[in-house]
Amino acid sequence: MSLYIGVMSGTSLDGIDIAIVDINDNQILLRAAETYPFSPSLRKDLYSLINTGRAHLQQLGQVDMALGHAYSEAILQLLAETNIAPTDIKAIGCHGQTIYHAPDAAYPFSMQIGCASVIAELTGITTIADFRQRDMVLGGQGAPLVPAFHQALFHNPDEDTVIANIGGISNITILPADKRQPVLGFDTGPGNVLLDQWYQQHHRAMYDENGRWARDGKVDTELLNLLLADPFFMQPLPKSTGREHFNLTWLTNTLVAFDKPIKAESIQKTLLQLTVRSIADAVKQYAENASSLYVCGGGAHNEVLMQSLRDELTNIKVSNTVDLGLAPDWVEACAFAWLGMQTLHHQSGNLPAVTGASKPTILGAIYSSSEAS
Ligand SMILES: Nc1ncnc2c1ncn2[C@@H]1O[C@H](COP(=O)(O)OP(=O)(O)OP(=O)(O)O)[C@@H](O)[C@H]1O
Ligand SMILES: CC(=O)N[C@H]1[C@@H]2OC[C@@H](O2)[C@@H](O)[C@@H]1O[C@H](C)C(=O)O
Repeated sequence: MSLYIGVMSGTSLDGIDIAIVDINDNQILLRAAETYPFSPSLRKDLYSLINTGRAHLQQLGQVDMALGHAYSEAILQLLAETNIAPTDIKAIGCHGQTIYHAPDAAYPFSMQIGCASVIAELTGITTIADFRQRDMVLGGQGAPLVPAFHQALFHNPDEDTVIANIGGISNITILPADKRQPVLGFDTGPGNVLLDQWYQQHHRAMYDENGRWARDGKVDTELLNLLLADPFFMQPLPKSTGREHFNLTWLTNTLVAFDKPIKAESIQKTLLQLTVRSIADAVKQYAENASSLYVCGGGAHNEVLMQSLRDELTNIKVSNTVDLGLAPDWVEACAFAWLGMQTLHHQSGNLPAVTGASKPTILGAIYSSSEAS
């Protein structure tokens, strides 16, 4: 038995995903998984950090620690509920919360918070965190990192396979059947982030369940083309993005430039189509031989979005990662359990062909659980 824990809180800011997995020879068995919502005050603090990109240093320090505590509580709760002892866990791979991702800065950096010292101390489990920076020091984007995990688990020698994660931001991984061909992976642009933000402007709920509101709207092709004219969509690989770029301000500026009357639900439908088109266009451009696309992340639950994706990609079978043996909600948390394991075993976790780094490297820092002698 090789039990690891993966912790993911992503760009949607919907909560903390925890997965307890048994990993053996690139086989992964999901033992337990749960999403723990952020407390309203922590959520508010994270939103404020992310949306403004500004903070007093004292506030940043406090939120970093508070999130470390929230992660620890969630981990300990899931362990208690499943009757698994912390001593049975080899390590925790914790992604942290991205509060700023700047691959194009003079000194590129990606900042994830959620203090790993707190997690290692409170759980007594060795914790690996800060996964992105080593890749960036080597000239990489530091993202996406899940493609190495997708390759280890989902490679199919009989067909080119595409995995699309539709979280807050969307990213795809292209796994050629021929293992001598490089794996490709990159962010395609917004996933649910704009859909959620626009929805929240008009409703009291966090997201448009099953795309019901979007279904009432109509895609406005002119607005869609304006949204698709953003240079990110044309940018060559490697590329990654985040809420620093695709956010409510970006949407508002585009709507001001559009300057035509349009129903709110039609904006929602057009944003949904933006997510669909940016993924479908990327698949057509970079994975012309692929026969299957498996979706993971919360977008897999949006029926309208999934149907639109099928309508755009008529030559490809579009389903979700349940068909590969892993439910869409847990793929990222499992990936960070796997990436933590890689680091613990002194194995690399980045794919230079994906991130653009000059070489593979061991990712992250290890916060050991061992008692001082
Ligand atoms: N039933 C549903 N109908 C429509 N949308 C849904 C549904 N369930 C989840 N979602 C969407 O999925 C989002 C959460 O997705 P997920 O947990 O994959 O994001 P994340 O991990 O935060 O993002 P990222 O992968 O960018 O880090 C929600 O904010 C919501 O927009
Ligand atoms: C900087 C950052 O947090 N990037 C996330 C984000 O969410 C989706 C997409 O953008 C992806 O590039 C990445 O997450 C996944 C887990 C990754 O690194 O593969």
